[in-house]
Formats: sequence, structure tokens, C-alpha cells
Amino acid sequence: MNQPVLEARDLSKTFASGAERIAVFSGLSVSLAAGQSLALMGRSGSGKSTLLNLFCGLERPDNGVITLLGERFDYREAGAAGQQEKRWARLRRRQIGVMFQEANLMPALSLLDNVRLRARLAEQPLEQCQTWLERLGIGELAERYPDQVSGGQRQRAALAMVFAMNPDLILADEPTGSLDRRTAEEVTAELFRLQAETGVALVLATHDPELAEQCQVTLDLAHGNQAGPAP
Ligand SMILES: Nc1ncnc2c1ncn2[C@@H]1O[C@H](COP(=O)(O)OP(=O)(O)OP(=O)(O)O)[C@@H](O)[C@H]1O
Repeated sequence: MNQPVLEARDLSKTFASGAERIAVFSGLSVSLAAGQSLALMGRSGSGKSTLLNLFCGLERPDNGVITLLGERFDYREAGAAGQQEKRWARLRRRQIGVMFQEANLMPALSLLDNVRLRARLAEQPLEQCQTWLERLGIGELAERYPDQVSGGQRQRAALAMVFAMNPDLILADEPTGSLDRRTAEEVTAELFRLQAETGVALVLATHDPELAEQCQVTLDLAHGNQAGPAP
């Protein structure tokens, strides 16, 4: 079997709350292959965003090991933290595409320049950037600024940014949470269409069971903590 894109083993995470520590999850294991999609479900506060942050190195687990694209991150190794931060930063720049509820576009740049900036950081060719906007149905808006387009069009531009970096993994945190139902469905359809076409692995945090159903695997953070193919 091919090596998984993402493998997490026995992850635990707590946060300080006054003098106590609150456990968000413990003993969580998950595995995701290229082209697979995983939905993270769970009520507000169950730890979906925290888990996405662990998967891109913006938070550290208290325990457990994450292997991403063959790179192993184990914070128990003495003196490893600084060197692991550098490796995470490189992965975030080149191989992990991140999407949030609100499109994180630079307001002073046109949609096309936002896509170009992301592609440049990922060391991808800039010639494809206009094509990505066209594939997402907003080619004619390329020279507009983010505040001159609708929320749905901004999320399409955010999708163009993510795909223009040719990532191996997309982490999407409620990517359609700020859109009306119909626009959300359109943007979601584009996300799954391009994910299938490119074979990128996808982790999607959502409250929406209908959206979760479109993913191949669901991890419900409120009920259990194992997902993915058997090791
Ligand atoms: N930096 C932090 N310091 C302390 N507690 C935190 C921190 N980040 C998250 N938490 C807590 O960890 C728990 C999980 O939060 P998280 O944001 O991951 O949940 P979520 O499932 O993404 O919620 P939502 O659906 O509302 O976005 C919550 O109880 C939250 O208050």
C-alpha cells in the first residue's frame, strides 16, 4: 500500500484553563491516503480547529506522533522542537493548502495577484494562476480586489489559491460556513470536483452532516477517536 499522506498516532491535546488542564482529545489516531477525504465532525468546542492546527504544525500535541508526507514529527524527541518548526513552515509554504471560513485574501492585492502570491510562495508556475480563476468561474474578476467581489467569489478565489500551490494536503476549516446554503453548495461542489481531479488529500472540519457525508471517512470528535484504513 502507498504511504499515507497524513498519519497521526495517539495524539493528545490539553489546554490550560486557570489552574487546571482541559483535555480536548486523547489517544486520537487517523490515517489519510492521497486522494482521500476526511470530515472532522463534532459540536462547537470539540476540537476540530485544534486538530487542523496540529495537522499543519501551528499547535503542538502533548503526546503522539504525526507523519506528514513521510516527515515524522515527534515532540518527545529531545531538542527537536526548533528544527521541527522549520520543517512545518516549509510544508505549510509548499504542500499544505489551508482554507478558513472567511477567505484569507490580501485586501491590497487583486484576486489574480493573491493567487500569484500563493503560487510563488509554493514555488509553482505563475502562468496557471489565471487558469485556476477561470476553472473556478471567476476569470473575469481577476483584476478586482477582494472587497469588490461577493463572499462566494472570495471563497472561489481562496480555492484557486489553494489549488495553484499544487498541494498534497488541503485543510479546510468550515470553508463555506459564512456563505448562504446555495452558494455554499456551489463552492463545496468545486472543492470536491477539483480534489477528485488533482488527487489531493482533504481534511474538512464541518458542523454540516450533509457536507461530511460527501467525504469518504468521518471522524466524529464527540464519539471516538479512530479513523482511516487499518494500519
Ligand atoms: N489557545 C487556546 N487556549 C485555551 N483553550 C483553547 C485554545 N484553543 C482552543 N481551546 C479550547 O479547546 C477546545 C477546542 O476548541 P476548537 O476551536 O478546536 O473547537 P472546534 O470544534 O473547532 O469549535 P468550533 O466548531 O466552535 O470552531 C475548546 O474548549 C476551546 O475553548
